[in-house]
Amino acid sequence: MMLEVNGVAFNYRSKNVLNDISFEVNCNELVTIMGPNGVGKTTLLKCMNAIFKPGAGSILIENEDILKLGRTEIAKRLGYVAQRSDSNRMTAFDAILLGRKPHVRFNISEHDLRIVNAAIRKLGLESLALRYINEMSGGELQKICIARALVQEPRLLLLDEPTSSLDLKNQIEILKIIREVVEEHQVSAVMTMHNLNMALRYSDKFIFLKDGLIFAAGDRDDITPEIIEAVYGVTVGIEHYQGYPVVVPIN
Ligand SMILES: Nc1ncnc2c1ncn2[C@@H]1O[C@H](COP(=O)(O)OP(=O)(O)OP(=O)(O)O)[C@@H](O)[C@H]1O
Repeated sequence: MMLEVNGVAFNYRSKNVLNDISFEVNCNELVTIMGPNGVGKTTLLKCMNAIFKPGAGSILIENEDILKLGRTEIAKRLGYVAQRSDSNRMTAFDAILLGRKPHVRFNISEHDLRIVNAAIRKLGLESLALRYINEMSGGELQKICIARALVQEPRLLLLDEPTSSLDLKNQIEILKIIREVVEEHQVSAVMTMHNLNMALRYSDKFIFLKDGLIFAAGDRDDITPEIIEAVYGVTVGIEHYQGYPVVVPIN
């Protein structure tokens, strides 16, 4: 088991956000957490990354309690792409190279540089590599952040709305890359996403949060209009296209 989330609860001071959240992620699985704005998706990812300490419950990564691991050990196992990231004045190349930090002992090696260059090629960032990240568009920066997480060579990727600033072509490209990494590198990924149809097309499993709880979870075949309606408060139908469910709003 790559990840086990057991009975996690979280409060911001007096504000209760998450309650009794439990789920598992297997190796080579891409899981998407969905639910309305403000339901607690980002908060849950931050608990999974040990940025926040849950008020109750535990999170195990490869059977080890994440809160017992040091920061470097966490960074070796877990790559996190935040929804918003501050961008200092550094080149894209340097920003991506920073992802190697947990692995670098004394000096940056040829091996580190090869991995960084491979990620730059994989994400098509060659023309941006020497530009400053504080002068980039939201979508360009999002790709840089994904490249930085990939060069960490984590076992588990956590991605908070990885396609939110991307145009359709880049959304498809990024989701294909995430799928490819998950399938070929013995990696698992958990992401949050608002675009239901993109999530249904590219993920293996889905978790729907509502009112601080898991309202529904399952694979593509488990998604029903009733779930979407209950979670988002809208009326929808589900059609199928080439084997994939497509959520269609109804007036
Ligand atoms: N630092 C904080 N202090 C207090 N409350 C917070 C803090 N961060 C988030 N919240 C609140 O906790 C709730 C969950 O926020 P979170 O960002 O996890 O939601 P989300 O599901 O990721 O939302 P979105 O889809 O809009 O990104 C929201 O009501 C939010 O206002």
